Amino acid sequence: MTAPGLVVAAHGRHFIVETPEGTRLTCHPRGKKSDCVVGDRVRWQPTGSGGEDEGVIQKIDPRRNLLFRQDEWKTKSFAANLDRIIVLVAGDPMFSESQLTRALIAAEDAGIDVCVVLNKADLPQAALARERLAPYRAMGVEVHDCSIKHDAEAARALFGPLLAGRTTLVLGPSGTGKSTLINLMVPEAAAQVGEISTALNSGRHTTTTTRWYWVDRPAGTALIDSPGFQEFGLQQIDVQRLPRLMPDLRAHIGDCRFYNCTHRQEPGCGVRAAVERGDISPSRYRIYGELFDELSRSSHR
Ligand SMILES: Nc1nc2c(ncn2[C@@H]2O[C@H](COP(=O)(O)OP(=O)(O)OP(=O)(O)O)[C@@H](O)[C@H]2O)c(=O)[nH]1
Ligand SMILES: [Zn+2]
Repeated sequence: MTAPGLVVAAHGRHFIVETPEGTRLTCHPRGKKSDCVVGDRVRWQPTGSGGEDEGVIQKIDPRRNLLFRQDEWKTKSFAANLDRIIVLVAGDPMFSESQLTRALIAAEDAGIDVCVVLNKADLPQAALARERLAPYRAMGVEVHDCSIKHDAEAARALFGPLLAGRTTLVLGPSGTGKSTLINLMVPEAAAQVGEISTALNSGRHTTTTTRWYWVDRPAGTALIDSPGFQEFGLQQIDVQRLPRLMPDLRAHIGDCRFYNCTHRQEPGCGVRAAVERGDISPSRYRIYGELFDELSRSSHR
């Protein structure tokens, strides 16, 4: 007999599974493979010897979606069964447009709703960050502003409805305010972290583990915090599909003379014409070129 559960933390081959009653236990995957991720709905069984608080994951329920990144050597999953991704950025440290673009492409490819929140709006550097986000707003990405630390009330008013009733993954570079956000929105955040760290025996709280936090368990509101934003490989994406995963480029690919235009040097390219007119930002086109090279290199290996 197996019981249902939700994976709320993953650390190597150790997982924490939460039962529908809210009890948490450490589980290990059956066999050698450990392909469970946070957000997975699983079927588990108590281990014979380990007592009540240990189990074996027998089966993973089919996933609605999976956000992952892939470099040349390995695939790393962020989380599964997401309703939304929030990319949290700031002007200090200034976010990288390349990382932001990679996150948006991965979300688009996985079919997951995504929005961008600019934190630390109180800092003078926010002005430049806002300017760098203008092309993203223009292409239809939802972009919000906040100051989680200095205007907690407004931040609560923003994140409350954004998160309500959903499973949201928060991604963002280090130092942007992810922990500050969790402390704002998650009741007893420290306790939830401590409980998980003890169970996983991982000691430190930061950056090594993906964690699920209940913002409001009865309402089904949850936040997932995940490391790994820095090295966002997109090797899973076929280079031909790349322009279609970038909404500002996608809007112009119908204007290209050649159906298989790469939008790099072909004559009669609608994308390049849009760049020249200023309808596509130069930085987005530059990032497209960099990703194009990166993904073409790998497919010729
Ligand atoms: N000025 C300003 N500082 C903020 C704001 N929100 C968070 N900070 C500060 O930014 C720093 C980093 O915040 P964290 O919440 O630790 O950032 P993080 O994204 O969790 O960083 P990692 O743990 O390294 O991934 C802290 O010193 C916060 O106090 C804000 O709205 N404005
Ligand atoms: Zn073209």
